[in-house]
Amino acid sequence: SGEYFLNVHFLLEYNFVGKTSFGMSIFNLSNAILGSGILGLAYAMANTGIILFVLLLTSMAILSAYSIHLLLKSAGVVGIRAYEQLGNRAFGRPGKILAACIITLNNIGAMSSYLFIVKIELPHIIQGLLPDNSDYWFVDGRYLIIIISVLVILPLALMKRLGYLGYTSGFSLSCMVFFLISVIYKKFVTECPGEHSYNKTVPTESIYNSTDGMCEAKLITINPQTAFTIPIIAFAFVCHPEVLPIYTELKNPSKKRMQKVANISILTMFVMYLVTAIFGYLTFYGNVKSELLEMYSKKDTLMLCVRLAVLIAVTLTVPVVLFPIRRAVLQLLFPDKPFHWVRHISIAVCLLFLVNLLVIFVPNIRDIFGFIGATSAPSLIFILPGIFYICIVPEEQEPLKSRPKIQAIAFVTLGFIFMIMSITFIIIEWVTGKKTSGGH
Ligand SMILES: NC(=O)CC[C@H](N)C(=O)O
Repeated sequence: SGEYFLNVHFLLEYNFVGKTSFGMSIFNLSNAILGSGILGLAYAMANTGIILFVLLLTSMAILSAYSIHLLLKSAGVVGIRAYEQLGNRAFGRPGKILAACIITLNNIGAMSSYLFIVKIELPHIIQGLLPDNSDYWFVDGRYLIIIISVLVILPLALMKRLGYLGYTSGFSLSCMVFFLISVIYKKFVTECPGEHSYNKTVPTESIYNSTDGMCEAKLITINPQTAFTIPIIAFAFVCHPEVLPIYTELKNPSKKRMQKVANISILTMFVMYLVTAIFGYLTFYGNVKSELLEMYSKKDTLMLCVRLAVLIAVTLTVPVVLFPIRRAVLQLLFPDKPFHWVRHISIAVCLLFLVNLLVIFVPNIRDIFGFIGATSAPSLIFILPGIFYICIVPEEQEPLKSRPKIQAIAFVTLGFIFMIMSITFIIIEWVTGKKTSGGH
């Protein structure tokens, strides 16, 4: 009867006519791509050098567009409108559960990275507004995220539908443009922080970071932190669970039209990412931290506004990212049960509690980017779309030995290589990095 229910559901949904224009869909998808990932890109560039970074960013953008092609083609065969349903179509219930779990993991990671920005930046904002530099309890980020979670995020997460979603996406996109312009401007008025501390003894973070050369642009460089580059870039391009819903909403939908939406969005974000990374890197060079905003002066009014803008955008995005997790959890634990407020509320409370706990104990946003970028991002971008494509497009249409399928197999393999490589390197970096920094 579950299957029958699903079919009726599908038939009803087939009458659904998308109403979103081409331009608006580009806007929505760009918003799905753009997030906290942009703050880590300058750090990634500092640890690869300009040339290697540009190569990696370009490759990831192209592969990300190809992945959307695979998703659209699989969805086109049967008219599917959600990532999890593709899993269901390919492998039945286990496939659906797998997809739901990976999306849950990914979105918990995204939520953590957003709250992490609040933890780091809100104290700076408050301190910027205070006349003195004293350490009040309310400039402690750990307390602040709990307060923000309870007072702002939880009420929004309790709404039945996120009606304000359309407004915030416009707002967060404009915040990021403001951020981008400020990063470019700051490059020309900021001196590299290492420039005057040459003679002081600066405690170096690792044996590879010598103070000299900290203020020059490197074209290619490799160090232990290079391990985080591919995960950070992959994290920044994740938008794949959003692609099919946006496709369903598109006016006059066709695969070609949606691919165009995807290509334009990815290209735009690619340019934004590249400009942020280059100008952020050329401001602070080797000193840049994994959260770019942290580098800027704490007493500067322009940067105070940028911080505030990014902070509001990020805070309003947390409930948006929470909704798909709750949907996945509800589908896994309580399938076929009707809406109930107790479930709706308790899942949100538990998720927020978990994410707060995570963010309080994680020392560095790099570790969130790294972990999510090494596990769920390659799964969502490479492995699942490739496998779904191979399973869903029938053998009669495209035999396993045809070119598109072989390409898809290669794509999945690449995803596994990225995943295993990133996980290994990151574990090595975590273990040895702890050792060299005295294990705190
Ligand atoms: N893992 C994600 O969902 C990442 C979302 C988005 N690409 C970002 O940069 O924040």
